[in-house]
Amino acid sequence: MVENKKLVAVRPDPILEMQGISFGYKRHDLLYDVSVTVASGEMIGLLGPNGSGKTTLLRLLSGVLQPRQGQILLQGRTLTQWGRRQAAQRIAVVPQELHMPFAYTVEQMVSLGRTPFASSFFGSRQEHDTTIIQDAMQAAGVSALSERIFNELSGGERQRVTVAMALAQQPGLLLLDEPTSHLDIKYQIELLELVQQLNHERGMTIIAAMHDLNLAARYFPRLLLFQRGIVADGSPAEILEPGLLSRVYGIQVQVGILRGAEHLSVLPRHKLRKYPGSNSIQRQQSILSQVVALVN
Ligand SMILES: Nc1ncnc2c1ncn2[C@@H]1O[C@H](COP(=O)(O)OP(=O)(O)OP(=O)(O)O)[C@@H](O)[C@H]1O
Repeated sequence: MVENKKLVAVRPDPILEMQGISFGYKRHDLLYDVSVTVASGEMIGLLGPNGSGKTTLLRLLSGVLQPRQGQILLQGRTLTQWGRRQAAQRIAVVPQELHMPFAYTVEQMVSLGRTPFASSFFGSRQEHDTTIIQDAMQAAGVSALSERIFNELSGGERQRVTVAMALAQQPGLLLLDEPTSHLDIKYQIELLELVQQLNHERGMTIIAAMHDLNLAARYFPRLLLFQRGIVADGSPAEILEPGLLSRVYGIQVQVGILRGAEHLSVLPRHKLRKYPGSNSIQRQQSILSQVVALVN
């Protein structure tokens, strides 16, 4: 007999478990008793004001920093239990800035992404590695720059090379620290579409610190909001709530869905009241007039 059971979406095993982690650089805790479980294949945006601890959390997740209390499990084992090399085969990090003291070309930089898989430190590159490196450069849109010196590139070009390096690592978990900060609007969209594609097609788990609330709403189904630890964890509709954003960022915002859009947009309200009539304000007002279906 077939039971008439309600279908329940199966949650895959967690890739990452933060269990009661606390951390501070000095005496005071910056993060206190943070517990978050990340299922394999999730795409999560970390939001919060400057200095709220987003980069610090990413550093804890990648093992650069150790929690003062609690533990972080990657597929059920701590990073120490995995060991550096095994952990690096599973986690890749795209930092805000990457300083390279040598005159490496872009291709040499991206090749560094294969280091955790080399049979020895000076291990020769296999054909298989070359294909992965070429694919990573193509996916990040930096193939045309392959012979250029990394340090001579623009901030946006360097950011995309850093993404290519991470892709060459073929990680299960990709951590990105403000990946769009140096990119123009076209490359912001291209990069986030690429990350979304890696998430959808390869099942890569993504955690990214984001400042742009509108891009976060558009690309990340789950958001964690920080202010001295995590204050909210939920969908964009739950997190991008005017009262909550005003409390955390200290600014009044209007949240709504622009005509024809499928995601929420967040617009600051503050200066509209202060300086009526200026051109930039008139522009903002005309944008606001397009906001329909206001949430609040
Ligand atoms: N190495 C360090 N030593 C001491 N304090 C630090 C160190 N790194 C960061 N901090 C402090 O910890 C706090 C959190 O910094 P963090 O970089 O994690 O914040 P964030 O949310 O990523 O900020 P932003 O949005 O500005 O990048 C800040 O007050 C910062 O000054």
